[in-house]
Amino acid sequence: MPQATEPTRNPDLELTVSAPAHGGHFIARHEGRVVFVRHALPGERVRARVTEGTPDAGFWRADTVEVLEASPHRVQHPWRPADALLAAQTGQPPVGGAEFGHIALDEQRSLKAAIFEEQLRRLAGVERRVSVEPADANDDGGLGWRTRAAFAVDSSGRLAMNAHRSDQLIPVDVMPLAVPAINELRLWELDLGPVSRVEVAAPANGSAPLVLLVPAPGASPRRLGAIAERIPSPASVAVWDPEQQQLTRLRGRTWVAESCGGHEYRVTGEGFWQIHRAAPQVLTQAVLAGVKPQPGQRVADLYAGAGLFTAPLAAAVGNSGTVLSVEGSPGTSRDARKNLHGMPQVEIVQGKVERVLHRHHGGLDAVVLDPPRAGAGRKVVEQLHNKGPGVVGYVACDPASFARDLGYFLELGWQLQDLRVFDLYPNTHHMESFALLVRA
Ligand SMILES: C[S@@+](CC[C@H](N)C(=O)[O-])C[C@H]1O[C@@H](n2cnc3c(N)ncnc32)[C@H](O)[C@@H]1O
Repeated sequence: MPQATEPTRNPDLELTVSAPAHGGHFIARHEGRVVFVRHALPGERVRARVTEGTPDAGFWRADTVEVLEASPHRVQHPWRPADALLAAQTGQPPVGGAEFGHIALDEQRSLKAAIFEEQLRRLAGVERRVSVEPADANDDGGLGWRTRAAFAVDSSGRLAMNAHRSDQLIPVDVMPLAVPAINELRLWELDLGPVSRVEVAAPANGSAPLVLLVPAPGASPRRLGAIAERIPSPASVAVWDPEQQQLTRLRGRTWVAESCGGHEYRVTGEGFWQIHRAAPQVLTQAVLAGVKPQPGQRVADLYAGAGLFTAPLAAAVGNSGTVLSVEGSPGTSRDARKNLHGMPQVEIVQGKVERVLHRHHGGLDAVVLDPPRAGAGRKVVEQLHNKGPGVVGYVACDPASFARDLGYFLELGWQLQDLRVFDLYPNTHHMESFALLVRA
């Protein structure tokens, strides 16, 4: 998308905002053209600054800088650097990552439900009412839930985050969406000069956090070591070089110890683990209650990560059953192998799901899949169909790719038996879902 040219002539527009759109925007029109406005609410009249919009573009993007007529659902944003209205006063864009913070939590869930319903209608041809469930009863205003946080470092060595769809870095300190263990590290007090990115994982079970320092070009081991010394114990500290895929321990361990439902998991480096502190439990319970794995069954856990669902599936099918657990990332798959080594009914396979299913001979009784944001795609859906399972439990973090894949299942004669949507990313536009599909 080319950078805005129009804003220099006409920086601000007065817009009447209508429906929510997938991706954290709201729809408005200006002289017939669609404008995707952030930090607004349906029914509001706002002044918005165009952030992307060439004169010949089909649509523009804009950030709200002033509310002229407010929605009753508008609230004070809980995080200053992400508050678009405050940021506009300083001439800065807001940081990304809390783009629904100006919306009352109940209304965030209503909007997410409407967005999910629209994706189902448009991409799967399914008319269905959706309600979005809170992650847990103690939602604490949608704060303090992120057990993972990634930060940039600005040119002065300060902890920072990116503005939405931008290289612009904005210094940050306390991140209210993160669990207290992340903020207690007070990373914003450090001179992070030799570092380009910092990634933090702080398990919900209270075990030691892990801080990953991604070095800036030319960073010396001595300066990286000096940063590690200033990070409070008992956090582990490691250097992660994504180019070389190399993880070097500076202090403590190179992994965190997660737990869920009586199972223990190690997750190394930047390996995948569900972000919301309650997500592992919420999703595992949804998967088990929906798929109902039985002793002796042949089950697959696809896009399995470190084995969050594999372990309880294996416990349910027992020694007379089998679980094929497929994960693409070599590091995370090594974790899965360690995490599940005591369960002989589990076969851990590292590789892309589409290739592993192509090679795999034999049928399946039930499948759980939890693909990344892009979804599974038509080929994987067809491969699964041909394996003969009676049920598929589909965990999804993107309603659009899920709805597209659901359409493929429906074309093959499957039925959507149950659908649950969870608010596992409060104060952002993201959501997580679990769908139970049954063969007709
Ligand atoms: C959303 S995560 C789910 C992990 C796990 N189910 C959990 O809840 O912890 C998706 C996982 O799929 C892996 N992945 C992405 N594309 C893949 C592919 N084509 N084949 C296999 N694994 C893939 C990623 O490395 C990531 O671990």
